[in-house]
Order: sequence, then structure tokens, then C-alpha cells
Amino acid sequence: MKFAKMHGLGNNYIYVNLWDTLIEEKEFAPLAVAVSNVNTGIGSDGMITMGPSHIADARMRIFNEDGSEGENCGNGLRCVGKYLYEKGIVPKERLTVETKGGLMYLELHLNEAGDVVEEVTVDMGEPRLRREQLPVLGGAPDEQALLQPIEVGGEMFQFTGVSMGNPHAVIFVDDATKIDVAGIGPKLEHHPLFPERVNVEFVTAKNDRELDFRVWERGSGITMACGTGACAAVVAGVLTNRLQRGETVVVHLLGGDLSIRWGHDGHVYMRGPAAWICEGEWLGDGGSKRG
Ligand SMILES: N[C@H](CCC[C@H](N)C(=O)O)C(=O)O
Repeated sequence: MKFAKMHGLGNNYIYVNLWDTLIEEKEFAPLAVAVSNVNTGIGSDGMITMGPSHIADARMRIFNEDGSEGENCGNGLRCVGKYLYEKGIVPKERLTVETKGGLMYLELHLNEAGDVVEEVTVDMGEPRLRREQLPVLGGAPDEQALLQPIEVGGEMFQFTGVSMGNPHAVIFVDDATKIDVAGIGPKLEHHPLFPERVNVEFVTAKNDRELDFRVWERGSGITMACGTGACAAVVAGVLTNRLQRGETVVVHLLGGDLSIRWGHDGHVYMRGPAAWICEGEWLGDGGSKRG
């Protein structure tokens, strides 16, 4: 099976082109686990499939390192846009991608020659804020989880629940760059308040235009960046009066910066880079399929 490895600010995935490759859907999850393994596979934060859609230019699905499927992937969408344009599959500067979390609208920003996608802006749609939309327990299902208390390992935190199609628990802390993400993250990911687990973001508002950001991702653990998480963090920042609706916010992730704006139209816009790492052939179980 041919694959491409790409990253958005270091959040890297193995990209599989389903126009070229016939794989049964039941294979996606185990394949994601296999290719993600850095010792016996290729090594990545997960796997992303790209293929035909009845309602959009393409359909994207994202599988975490543990084989679980996420409903959306911001860094992945930017790489998908770059892949589809530069491979000539969807030679358009504006395109739509169907995800489990909804229809995403991409705008590609090209180099002078018009043959390389340097950055991508994605309209990530409206955030979903009702508990039942994450899902998260601990209060009225049709209300927001706004600064909701949660106890983890004897410590109390407050999270704000935001879904970008996938669930996020955003926690504002004094210094996100110093938080024990590996210690606290998994306990929150698997906390009983989150029936489908959760992505966990630790965020510090440096001012009303900049966030420091660290993430523990559902199904993948610490990653260098999380696009949907950055969107969730800005929405939570506005909801908790740390940020202004309609203003562009720079989110400083481990892997670099994303520009995020929760527009007055209700949609969240994300702008950032996408990059190739390599292309190759997956030989599967020890290469017995060689030749
Ligand atoms: N890294 C991705 C999010 C993956 C989400 C996945 N971990 C989930 O289970 O929701 C991003 O750039 O948005």
C-alpha cells in the first residue's frame, strides 16, 4: 500500500489515498495502529484516509494511534488540502472536505508559481457547546460545560467543554508550558465524565490575542499540535471572557503557531501550514507481501 507522511506543525499522520488503494473499512483501525507504531511500523500520531465523497470534493477520516476514530482533524485537513491540490486530484484553491464532524471548507494559499500549497485556511464550522454534543456528563445535557469542576488525582481543575465535531476539555492554567501533561492528560481523557473519552487542552491566555497551548489527545497522547484543539481553546477563551469574539488569536503550540478566529458568523476559522515528510510503500506484516 502506498502512503504519504505529512505534518501540520509536527502533528503527523500517515495519509492513505483511497482512490488508489482498496482497503476494507474494517481494516482501517488495525492498520492505523500498525502504521503508527514507531518501532514496528512507520511512526505517526495516527492515520488519515482520503477518498471520494457524495457531498464534497473529498472525504477524510482520521484514526488515532490506538485505532479509535476521531470526528475531525484540523492539522489533517490542511495536509489533505495540500495533498489533493499538489497531486492534481482536486486542482482547486477552494474545496470542501467531508468529515464525521461535518462539511469543512478549505481555502489554499499558494506560492507565486501556483504549484505549492504553503498555508491553508479552514472554515471549521460552528463549535458545539451543549454537554450532549461532546458528550460530557455532570450537568444538564442541553447546557454548556462552562468552567465545570473536575477532580483528577486529588487535584481540582475547571474545564470548558467544546466540540469541533470531536470532544475537547479546555483547562485554563497559570502556565500551560509547565503543566504535567503526561501525568494529568490521560486521567482526564479516561475520566468517567466523558463517555467517549476526550481531547484535553491546557491553555494560558498571555493576553487577549495570544494563547500558550499544550494538548493530550484522545487516542494519541501528547502531540506537537492539535488544530481542532486550538479552535476549541479560542472558543473557550471567548466564553470565559479571556478573548474577544471576531478577533484573530495566535495559538502557540509545541510545534508552532496557528491563527484562529471565532467569527461573528459563528464559524471558527483556522489558518496554518502543511508539509510533506515522505512517500513510501507500506509492506504490512513483515514484508511477506513483497514482490
Ligand atoms: N490532531 C487533530 C485532532 C485529532 C483528534 C483525535 N485525537 C480525536 O480523537 O478527536 C487535529 O489537528 O485537530
